[in-house]
Amino acid sequence: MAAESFEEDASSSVAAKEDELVISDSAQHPANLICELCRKFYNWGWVTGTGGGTSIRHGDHIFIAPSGVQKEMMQPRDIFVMDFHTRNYLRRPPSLKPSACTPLFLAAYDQGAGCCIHTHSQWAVLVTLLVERDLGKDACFEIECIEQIKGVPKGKGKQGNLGYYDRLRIPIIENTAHEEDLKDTLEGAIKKYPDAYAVLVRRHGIYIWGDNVVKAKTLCESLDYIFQLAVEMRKQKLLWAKPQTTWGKFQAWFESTTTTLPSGYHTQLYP
Ligand SMILES: CSC[C@@H](O)[C@@H](O)C(=O)COP(=O)(O)O
Ligand SMILES: [Zn+2]
Repeated sequence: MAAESFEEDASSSVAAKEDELVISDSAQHPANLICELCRKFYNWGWVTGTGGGTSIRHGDHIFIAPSGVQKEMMQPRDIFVMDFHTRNYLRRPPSLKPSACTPLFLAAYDQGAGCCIHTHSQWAVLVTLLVERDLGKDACFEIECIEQIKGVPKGKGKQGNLGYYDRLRIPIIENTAHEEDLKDTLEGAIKKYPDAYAVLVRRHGIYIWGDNVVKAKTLCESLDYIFQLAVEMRKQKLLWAKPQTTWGKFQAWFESTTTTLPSGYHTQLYP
């Protein structure tokens, strides 16, 4: 066999092997799922104009979408595959670059996530602006007593979801000119809020992760619902949560104890 044709054969068999990482009849294969999810996310306004994206970890393989492409038009062959341990690419589609969100996705996988979703949802962006205007740059988004909060997990290593009376807190970090430069502040926010499965990025969007695809997707839906509601609540001058002053904390504690007190006692003390 001529040397040239041997090299051609070898490189086409490498390409075929790499394709096996993303080509599958199963709708549940990560490469198929990323494309399917991004089509839904586009329809929900989460990955408009090439922004946003989704990544899935399956065993030792991390599946990542390409950069700067219409996320709703992606095909499984466009997907990059990285080894979780070495962080080397096992598959790089020619003439495409991996998503600029990759370092942020990896930060979520270092937390034990199985899926990470990045959206440019307008509700998420608006919430970051309202928090900055009304509570300052260092504040996080806080809300309580909304049924959909029950769709949010309590935190890493904790069983179950938040309850109706629990306060949901989502940290907010400042945007940077380049997506990859968000990594350090995102990791800082995760350290400061170890229960958070999501970090808002001011004037940009949100990163959300979960143990698996279903958990990440349903959390993304719950949070987007809550953000939209929060924006509408603010228009109606409704509070997201009770003020956390010492007095506010005392009142909250007192209210939680009034059921055991004689009727009228509460109103006599605090008319
Ligand atoms: C509209 S461009 C948005 C990008 O700069 C970025 O914020 C983003 O979310 C997507 O990055 P990408 O590299 O295309 O996966
Ligand atoms: Zn983005």
